[in-house]
Formats: sequence, structure tokens, C-alpha cells
Amino acid sequence: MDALDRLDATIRDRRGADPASSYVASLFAKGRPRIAQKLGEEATETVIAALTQPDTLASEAADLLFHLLVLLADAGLSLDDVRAELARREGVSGHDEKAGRTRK
Ligand SMILES: N=c1c2ncn([C@@H]3O[C@H](COP(=O)(O)OP(=O)(O)OP(=O)(O)O)[C@@H](O)[C@H]3O)c2ncn1[C@@H]1O[C@H](COP(=O)(O)O)[C@@H](O)[C@H]1O
Repeated sequence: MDALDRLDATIRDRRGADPASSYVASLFAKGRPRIAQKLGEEATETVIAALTQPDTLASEAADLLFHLLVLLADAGLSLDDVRAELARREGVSGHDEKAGRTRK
């Protein structure tokens, strides 16, 4: 189990924990709209880092991934669900997938 899997498990374990002692529990207590807002903020900070301060990009990306895992956990999903979706797409070019979409 790597660090990302351990973080994912820790985050899911925090459901029902005390928000006063756990930042993750405090995010769960604030609710999904607030978690989603945090994810959006971290995404913006990641983009800014990439364009203006690449030496901070890994740190901002870590914040982004962390908050994404919290949002997934709040929705009852885990990293394995994302892995399964990525595995399903493996080997399918994005160009081919887009060309095969049926337009409505
Ligand atoms: N990886 C992280 C992690 N990355 C970032 N953060 C926190 O995310 C917050 C984001 O910072 P911001 O400045 O954007 O937010 P803020 O202004 O402090 O908070 P808001 O009022 O805006 O919500 C900070 O409090 C960071 O410390 C994290 N907090 C926890 N973890 C992991 O989650 C585990 C469980 O944490 P607890 O639930 O706190 O025990 C920890 O052991 C760590 O492994």
C-alpha cells in the first residue's frame, strides 16, 4: 500500500471523527459544497503554481489530490473507484474516444 492508498484509507476512517481534532472530519462536517469549493480553490492554486511558480507545483498538487480524496470519500467513493475507471480507459486514445461519441 503506497502513501496515496494510506491517505485514502485515513480519510475514510475520519468519517465520524471529532472535527476539533481532525481537519478531515471538520471538512466532512462542513458538507460537500464546502469540500467542493476547497477542491476548486486548490485547483486554481495548482494552475497558478504551474504558470508562475513551478517549484511549488508538487506541493499544490498534493493539496489538490488530498482535497479530491476528501470529496470522493464524502460521496462514498475511493481511490479504487477512480483506478477502475482509469483502467477501463487504458489504451483508448482520447482522440478516438471523442470521435466515437454520439452527438445529441
Ligand atoms: N495530506 C493532508 C493535508 N494536505 C493539506 N492539508 C490541510 O489542508 C488545509 C488547506 O489549507 P488552506 O490554507 O487552503 O485552508 P485553511 O485556510 O487552513 O482552511 P479553510 O478554513 O480554508 O478550510 C490545511 O489545514 C492543511 O494542513 C492536509 N490535512 C491532512 N492531510 C492528511 O490527512 C491526515 C488526517 O488529517 P486529520 O484529519 O487532520 O487528522 C493527516 O495525517 C495527513 O496525512
